[in-house]
Amino acid sequence: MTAPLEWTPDARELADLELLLSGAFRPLTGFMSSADAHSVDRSGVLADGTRWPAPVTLTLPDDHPAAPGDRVTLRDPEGAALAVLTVTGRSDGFVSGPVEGLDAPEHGPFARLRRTPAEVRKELGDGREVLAVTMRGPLDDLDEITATAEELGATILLLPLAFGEGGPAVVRAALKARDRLPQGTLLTVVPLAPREQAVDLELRERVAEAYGATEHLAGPEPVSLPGPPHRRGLVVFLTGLSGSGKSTIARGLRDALLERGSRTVTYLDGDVVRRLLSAGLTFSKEDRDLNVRRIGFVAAEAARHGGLAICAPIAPYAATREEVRAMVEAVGADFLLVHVSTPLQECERRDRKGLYAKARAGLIPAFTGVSDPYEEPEDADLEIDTTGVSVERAVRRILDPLIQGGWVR
Ligand SMILES: Nc1ncnc2c1ncn2[C@@H]1O[C@H](COP(=O)(O)OS(=O)(=O)O)[C@@H](OP(=O)(O)O)[C@H]1O
Ligand SMILES: Nc1ncnc2c1ncn2[C@@H]1O[C@H](COP(=O)(O)OP(=O)(O)O)[C@@H](O)[C@H]1O
Repeated sequence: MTAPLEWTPDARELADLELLLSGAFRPLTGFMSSADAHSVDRSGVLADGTRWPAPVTLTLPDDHPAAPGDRVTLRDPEGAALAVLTVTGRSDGFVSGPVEGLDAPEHGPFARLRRTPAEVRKELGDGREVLAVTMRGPLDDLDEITATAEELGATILLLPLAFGEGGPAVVRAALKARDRLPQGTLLTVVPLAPREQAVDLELRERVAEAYGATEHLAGPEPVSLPGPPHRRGLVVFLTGLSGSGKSTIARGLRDALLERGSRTVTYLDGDVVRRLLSAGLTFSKEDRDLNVRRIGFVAAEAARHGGLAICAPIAPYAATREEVRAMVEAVGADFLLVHVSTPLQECERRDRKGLYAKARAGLIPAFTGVSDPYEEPEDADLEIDTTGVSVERAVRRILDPLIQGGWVR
């Protein structure tokens, strides 16, 4: 018997899945084919001519075995089975097909405030004028909303579009607004991930209609207040060959930061990571990628709460480093990629642990720089070649811009 097929979509895809299942994306009942997605992108209509503003797609890696006719269980990151996708097609990295919801218990902040369009429409009753207000941030003019609703003789329906880190704050703003709007104002949380502006607006309108809106008002765009750099999370990620100086610089930076005392510091030492977090992993491409992702995950968790994390793995693959950057930026933190670019020749001359000699002798297979690849970063924020440079100077090359940029006081 073959293993049951399953997949964990990313946060945006899961948000779309919830809207597909609730009927908020009607007439859509599943993830789009690449033909539909391209057609929507090009001309705002599905391949069959139905108007629809935005692609709603699910990406599946090429090595996932799902094929047309298969049923794939879609799970959330904690493993709860949310839905089953019946595959109708795969192309351009997308998997398409209708989705059926499973009875997964709802959780997450303000889950109790999520209702389906059908439930909301039932509560609103037939033939009523409904002014839906979609919001991604606080509403700045409640009087105007009240006046518009009075003019239309409409019930107000607040639709906080809660997605990602800022989601709960939008719901709190909507609850506050409801207290100051006319009695009978309804509120339901909609997990609609933002799109590019014009598309976002049209999609908001379509979703509002599904909830029974006869008129739609888009709340103001949220003013993004990321907070001052010294309170923002930061990940300093050093990458480079073995012996290039990553750990030495990372430790020097950690010590300098602790001496200044203005920030909490998490140092993910490479050896400690390999001994604990990544114990048992090898140096195959898959295991290196997993190791680097794990490091990125922990660093992003520290940064999510405003911490400063320093990590220093070889991290030889560009795509995996990019994934880590995205993970960190997704929690609202900054990411500084430092390429410790000390050339192989100098690393090999140092050969502190005698590993290069062993690698050359064929005793260590797949050794980075000798018999395994290192993809030079093209997106490094800083580059440091430590050849003939003191450790203090190398540390200052990172510390100075951190101070100048306001990350460190
Ligand atoms: N095959 C092979 N290739 C490269 N490095 C090897 C290998 N085998 C063992 N080592 C030792 O492991 C250290 C690198 O581990 P990392 O976790 O940083 O590597 S990776 O990011 O997962 O590629 C690296 O330590 P550093 O010298 O601190 O970089 C090596 O000492
Ligand atoms: N400017 C410098 N910065 C960092 N390391 C340096 C520098 N100059 C010489 N070194 C030496 O290079 C070696 C780097 O080793 P290490 O920090 O363990 O590298 P990696 O963590 O990249 O494998 C150490 O022996 C260190 O003393």
